[in-house]
Amino acid sequence: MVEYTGLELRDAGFRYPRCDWVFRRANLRVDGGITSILGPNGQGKTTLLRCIAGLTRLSEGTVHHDAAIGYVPQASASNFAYTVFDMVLMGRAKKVSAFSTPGRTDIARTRETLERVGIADLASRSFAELSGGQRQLVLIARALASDCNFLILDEPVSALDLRNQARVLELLRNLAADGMGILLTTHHPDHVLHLGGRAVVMRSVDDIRVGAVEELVTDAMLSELYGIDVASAEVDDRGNRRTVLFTRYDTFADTAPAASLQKVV
Ligand SMILES: Nc1ncnc2c1ncn2[C@@H]1O[C@H](COP(=O)(O)OP(=O)(O)OP(=O)(O)O)[C@@H](O)[C@H]1O
Repeated sequence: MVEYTGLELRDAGFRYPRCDWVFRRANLRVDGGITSILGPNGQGKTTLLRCIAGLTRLSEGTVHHDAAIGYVPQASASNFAYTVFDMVLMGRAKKVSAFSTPGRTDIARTRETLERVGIADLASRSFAELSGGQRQLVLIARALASDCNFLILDEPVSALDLRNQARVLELLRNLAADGMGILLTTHHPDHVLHLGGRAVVMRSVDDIRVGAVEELVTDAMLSELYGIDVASAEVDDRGNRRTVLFTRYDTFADTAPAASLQKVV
């Protein structure tokens, strides 16, 4: 995999025309490994991600990177009549010159990527006829087929069932272990704890914090960020220590972090 030195945002800000700032004075550096972005609905995670990926232009400040980015949007309904195989093959577009057809390497890489993501059995299905979760997996495969060295994913597990969530989290961990940079947004703090690495926490327009997951993603921070009690507990998971999160769904803002939640495991 080709080396890259990282992604860097300096004094970055973005606002949609005639709207308030989504974020301002954002300074962050992502060197490699896994970085997860947390923040409430509408805080600007997708906008920040798109600015970093170069799909949306910052209103102020700069973004620098020397990585080959593969961007995975949130899966949405689609009328594309392409097969899954062709959708993933499209990830090779940058590798195929304008007047030639995909070669053997492109076909082989597409097959290999479908296998790696675990969707080889969907290859001949129409993308438009897939479920949201299946489409999400195809979009991940399409980005991987581009031979990127940095994956940027917008809520990659939001449409997936528990097993497929685990499959994607494992895939991301394996890719990171192979040297791929991973930056994702998520509404699952427990996944962030599982993935480890670094976290970006979008608290307000000009309060974006960056740090190691174990230092930044605490019960108090999560309770404050989402305005609902969140408490973690260490459990013994077949001989390994694992952190699990509890949310008290009937408790909203203005409460202290849930010190009163009892560990029952
Ligand atoms: N095209 C647009 N024009 C104007 N405002 C927009 C546009 N797209 C998004 N916004 C606003 O920008 C803010 C950030 O949106 P964004 O989608 O980045 O948030 P998010 O954190 O990804 O949200 P979610 O978790 O709900 O997906 C929101 O207030 C949203 O209403």
